[in-house]
Amino acid sequence: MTSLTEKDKATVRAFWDKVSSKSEDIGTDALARMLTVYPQTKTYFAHWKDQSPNSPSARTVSKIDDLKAGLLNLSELHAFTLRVDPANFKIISHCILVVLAIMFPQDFTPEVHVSMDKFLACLAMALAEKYR
Ligand code: HEM
Repeated sequence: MTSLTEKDKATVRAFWDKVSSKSEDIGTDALARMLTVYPQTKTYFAHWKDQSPNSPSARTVSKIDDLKAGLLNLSELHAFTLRVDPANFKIISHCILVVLAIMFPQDFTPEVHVSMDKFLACLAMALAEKYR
């Protein structure tokens, strides 16, 4: 299981401080890429007229110290109400990394890449908590 070191958390927080003012753009672009590159994910959003929501991850970075507790309700929503296949969490995590690399080429160092990748993997695990 991936776990975040204190250094990872500090790296994610510092990076997020720099980029979070753009969280809506990040979320919108990541979602748009997911729907374009992995069109099977469109089925979950079929009821949307406007497919441009706020960034999901933007609302969750503040809960980095206790992902499972902070995200239990969201996990329940995705598992039971929306019935999102948890394989899709890897897909959206990848799309978020791609967007961050494009939008913030200077700040998205290999070190940031590693820590953000671990953070997103932990986020996906926390979101999948209610599936079992
Ligand atoms: C990083 C992973 C993800 C996070 C943090 C996340 C977070 C969220 C949040 C905060 C909401 C709004 C909940 C509310 O309105 O109370 C939401 C809704 C939703 N999520 Fe996710 N999500 C993630 C991944 C996914 C994936 C991979 C899918 C499907 C491919 C998905 C499908 C949905 C759908 C269908 C909704 C309901 C949208 C609506 O009807 O307004 N989510 N998610």
